[in-house]
Amino acid sequence: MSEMTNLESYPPLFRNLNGHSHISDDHNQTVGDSLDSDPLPLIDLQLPDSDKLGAACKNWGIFRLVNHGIPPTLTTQLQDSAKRLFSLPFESKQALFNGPVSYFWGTPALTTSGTALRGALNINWLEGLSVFHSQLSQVGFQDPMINAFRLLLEEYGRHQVRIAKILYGAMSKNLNLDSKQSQIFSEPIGYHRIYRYPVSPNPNELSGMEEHTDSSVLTILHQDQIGGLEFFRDNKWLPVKHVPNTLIVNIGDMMQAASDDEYISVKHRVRANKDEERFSICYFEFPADGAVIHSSKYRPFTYPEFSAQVQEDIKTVGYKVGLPRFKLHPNS
Ligand SMILES: O=C(O)CCC(=O)C(=O)O
Ligand SMILES: [Fe+2]
Repeated sequence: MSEMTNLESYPPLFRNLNGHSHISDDHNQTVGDSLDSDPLPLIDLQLPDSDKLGAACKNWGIFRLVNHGIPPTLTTQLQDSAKRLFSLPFESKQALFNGPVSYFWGTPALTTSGTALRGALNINWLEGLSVFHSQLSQVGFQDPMINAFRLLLEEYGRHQVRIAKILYGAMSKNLNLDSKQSQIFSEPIGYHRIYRYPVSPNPNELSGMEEHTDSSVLTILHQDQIGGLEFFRDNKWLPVKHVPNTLIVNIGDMMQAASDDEYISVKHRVRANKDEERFSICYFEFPADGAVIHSSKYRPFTYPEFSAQVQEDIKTVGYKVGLPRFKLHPNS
């Protein structure tokens, strides 16, 4: 473990690094950890080819994006700025981030007010800062360190909006979406989550973040050199490598439904690291509140309805059931 670990900044539950696991071992080993080649399909944002993009979304549900146009210095500055905020004492983070930018730990599932939802089965080995993209321009922070973070995230977010628009154009061409189905792309709601995955005590620890699909239309993420993101394909967990200056895009549940299950909302998870903290910067696009998701496979629903069902299931069943709750023919 790094001697630099600043335990005071960790949530109390994460401070005991003496090697006991609170989560039962997962027997699903990751394959290909030693593979040099990166198996993910590559999509070039400067030459978006809708057929190639469509094939990646149908067969994989996840791809690597190159030539995305985000200056590497912006990403580095944003990550450094987030690192400084995460290294503040735990109690300060709780006190400072209770407005539009909120601090959470232990679970990525949030209530509608932005606080961490308790009641999920597992504790995930993570801390996060989250904020809606549209709110970034409306808040000013007294603290220069937080304000610098806000400005960097706002600029980074403008790039994410640009990237998502280009991808949507290519996807709707590939899927031949009609105007009803395309509603999910109009005025999407952007949401940022920046994570720190603290050093974990258990070398076999899998649950930095437990396996899940995203509820978004799509998700764009940057992971640092620690790696750890994994996705499920052909009954195997495969690692997503860190490749500098590239982004990872995955399809979310809303897109899977709108595409009549042609695109895959890919299952993924994050492996915690026993030696070093891991950072990731994630951007999610959700349909506008009033947008109805039309699909031949699911009954019409809105994102708020979906999200309310997910929250209910996490509280009562202990996990997200997701799209199957909305299926027209449950066994199909
Ligand atoms: O941290 C990551 O790389 C992935 C996070 C993630 O899957 C999520 O927030 O839904
Ligand atoms: Fe995710």
